[in-house]
Amino acid sequence: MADEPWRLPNIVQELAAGVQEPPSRYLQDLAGGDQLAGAEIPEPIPTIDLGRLSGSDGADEAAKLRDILHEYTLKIKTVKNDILLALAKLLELDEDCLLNQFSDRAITTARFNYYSPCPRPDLVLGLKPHSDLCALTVLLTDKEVGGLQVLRDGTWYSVPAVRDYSLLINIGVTLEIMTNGTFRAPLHRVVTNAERERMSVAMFYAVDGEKEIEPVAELLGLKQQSARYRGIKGKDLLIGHYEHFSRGGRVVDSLKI
Ligand SMILES: O=C(O)CCC(=O)C(=O)O
Ligand SMILES: [Fe+2]
Repeated sequence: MADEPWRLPNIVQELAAGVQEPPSRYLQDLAGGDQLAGAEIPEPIPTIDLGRLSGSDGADEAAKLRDILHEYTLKIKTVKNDILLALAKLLELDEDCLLNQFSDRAITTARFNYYSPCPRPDLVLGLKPHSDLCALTVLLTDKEVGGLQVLRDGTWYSVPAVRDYSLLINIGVTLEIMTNGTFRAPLHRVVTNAERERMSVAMFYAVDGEKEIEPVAELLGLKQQSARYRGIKGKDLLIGHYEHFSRGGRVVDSLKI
């Protein structure tokens, strides 16, 4: 596994090994920042800024990571676009109706998830139940270790690990609202594994924070449906998401009419 190019560079693992508190020189200054979740989290969570590895041996690794991530982002964007086109077609809407909801200020976020082995998977979750906030998530799953589970009709179903890297597409809350509930954002969680570490890379495709997220007018007109969700700005949905997440709920339920 160690020769896989997308694994975390050793420098980061060394930084983390045996450290109770990350050294302050690697931490992002959150004061005055727009970390919306901050108020809802009992203790601030340190955010490590990989850019601050510059000047150390990690500079090369940080540059490599940036280049790989850039290339990956360009490729995955075409997957995201194709899926949005296909979903619009399924809804019998103009093909670019969903794609057009993303302006050039739309926000794409990459999240690298690392789940270390846990001696008590019966007590500890890797990620607690949530629905993704964005419109679409493209998840590069670990090819050997499963852990992702999806809730359906009260039962958690495990998503098996698939040999070779595979992409898993998840509908997010934003798309649930835009499609007036035709596509639902599933609740999912990650369970831990006693022996094996696990990694995943999630690309979250969200809209511009200033955009009003609401059921698309074309859909309401065509199907003569009434809106099942209140409209909400992207940035307010983000605040609501973390408020509900910390209490174990789903923001989308609070928007249902
Ligand atoms: O690691 C996974 O399989 C899922 C990650 C996830 O749900 C998330 O990052 O929102
Ligand atoms: Fe998720």
